[in-house]
Amino acid sequence: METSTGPSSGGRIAFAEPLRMLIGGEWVVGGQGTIEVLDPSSAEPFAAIGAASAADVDQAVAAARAAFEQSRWTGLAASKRAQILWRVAELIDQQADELAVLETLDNGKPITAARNMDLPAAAAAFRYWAGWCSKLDGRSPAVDAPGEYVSVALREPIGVVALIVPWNFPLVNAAVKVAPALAAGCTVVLKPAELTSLTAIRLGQILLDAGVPAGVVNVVTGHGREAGAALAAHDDVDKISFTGSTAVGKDLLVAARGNLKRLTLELGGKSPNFILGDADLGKAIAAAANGIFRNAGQMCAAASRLYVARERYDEVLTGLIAQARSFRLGPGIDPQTTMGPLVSQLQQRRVLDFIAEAREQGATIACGGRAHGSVGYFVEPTIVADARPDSRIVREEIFGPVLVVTPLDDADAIPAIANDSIYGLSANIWSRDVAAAHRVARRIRAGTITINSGMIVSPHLPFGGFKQSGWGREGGADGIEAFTEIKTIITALQ
Ligand SMILES: NC(=O)C1=CN([C@@H]2O[C@H](COP(=O)(O)OP(=O)(O)OC[C@H]3O[C@@H](n4cnc5c(N)ncnc54)[C@H](OP(=O)(O)O)[C@@H]3O)[C@@H](O)[C@H]2O)C=CC1
Ligand SMILES: CCCCCC/C=C/C(=O)O
Repeated sequence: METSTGPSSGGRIAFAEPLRMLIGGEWVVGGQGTIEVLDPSSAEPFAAIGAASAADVDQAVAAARAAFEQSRWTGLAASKRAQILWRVAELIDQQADELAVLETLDNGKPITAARNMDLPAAAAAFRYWAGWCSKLDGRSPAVDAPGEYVSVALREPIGVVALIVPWNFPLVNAAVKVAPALAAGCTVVLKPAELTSLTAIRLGQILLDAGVPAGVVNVVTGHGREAGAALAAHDDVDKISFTGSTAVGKDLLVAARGNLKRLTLELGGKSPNFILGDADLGKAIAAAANGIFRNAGQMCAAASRLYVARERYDEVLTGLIAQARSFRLGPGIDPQTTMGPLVSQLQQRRVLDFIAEAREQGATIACGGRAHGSVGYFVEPTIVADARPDSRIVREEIFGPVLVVTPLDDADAIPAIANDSIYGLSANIWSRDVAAAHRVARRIRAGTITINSGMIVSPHLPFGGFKQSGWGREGGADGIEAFTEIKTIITALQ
């Protein structure tokens, strides 16, 4: 496999040639040339990937279709498939050091985060869904004619699925889609983000090594607007599972129309975090900082709007500024780094533009607010106060280390404030009155709400959005059922 020329030593990497994509069990070059891969901490190229053409996408879908129709995967016993998925997790664990280096160089995130959070999370996804291979039961619903019929509602794999993933948690986002798709018996074409394809390519090799038959998982790399769009519109794809921007999510509705393919969409957010007057401030402040500054804020469920009971506002703001200033910015590959660069110059520009606009509109930049250093795509951890409620910085997803803090005068207004958004992905509430917080949570239109905890994302739990944060859920039973169809068979007993 092409990545065998991977990390050499000291976190440095030298790839001898562009990395290939996986189609039908073969490593092939893309028909659209290659794309340079930059280290976002230095803007230096360190690898190249193939760019798939529409013809490559056709081949990948054909390979997945052939594998599906020939039952190359579902023909294996459920216990065997479970064993293979468990083996994938073991191989991820065994290769975790090298995978973490790839993820860090590709995405920019701190190596400690890649090694201690992303890698274990990716392995955990395969372990969790390994157990589901043998547990996708159907039902035997009663027909309204006693004794005359027996009916079974079988749960079958949906078929060929396109998994399109973003650059913020490249391997984790691939794992939380590939693992349930395989556990459900589907075959797969995985399209990673062009900025961060390296761990998805390596995952392709791990899947083969673990025993996933050729053609069951295909990995096509390349440009979203070409390879991604061709895959999304392909008439032989039965379902798209997508994580990314709400704008592209809306494009996929159109792409899916031709053959009415099923869609799961994990999209953007502008998640509110409420710290009430009786909250444990130590915990709440630490979690608020983590909720927006982890992964440099490039998280769909980033807690980017913070509302603090007015009587605790100054104390919380002071604590948050201290937390923001404690981050050590630098190349992710340095183990001392606690915040890496943003993924690209475009993302850095987008984030700095939000801050500049807020400043022009009279908001106070309580800390940060600038690019960091002259090399790479760093943005300082930033806290914005006094922002206008109708300003873009309060209403739109930023996807960077930028927190907007607002005093809260009336706890009864929490549901209205939380729901005053096109998004509905997540929310957090901090209060010692857990019963009241629970009642408030019931009135917030969001997919995940935590009380006295930062955000928890786990393969065990349903995760997804209300409103323009998406369609459907990943995780738990809901996540795997999204890769299945129900088939009812009725047999007359006379
Ligand atoms: N909810 C989330 O987790 C994420 C949200 N975002 C939001 O999106 C903003 C922009 O980021 P961006 O990288 O542009 O996110 P996109 O939504 O463009 O990218 C997500 C994935 O979709 C692919 N893609 C892009 N266009 C198409 C298309 N027409 N058809 C099929 N696939 C496509 C991308 O490929 P390629 O990368 O090759 O273009 C990538 O694999 C961020 O600032 C953030 O607000 C971004 C990432 C994750
Ligand atoms: C099984 C749970 C789905 C996890 C999705 C995690 C993605 C987070 C993000 O993109 O920010």
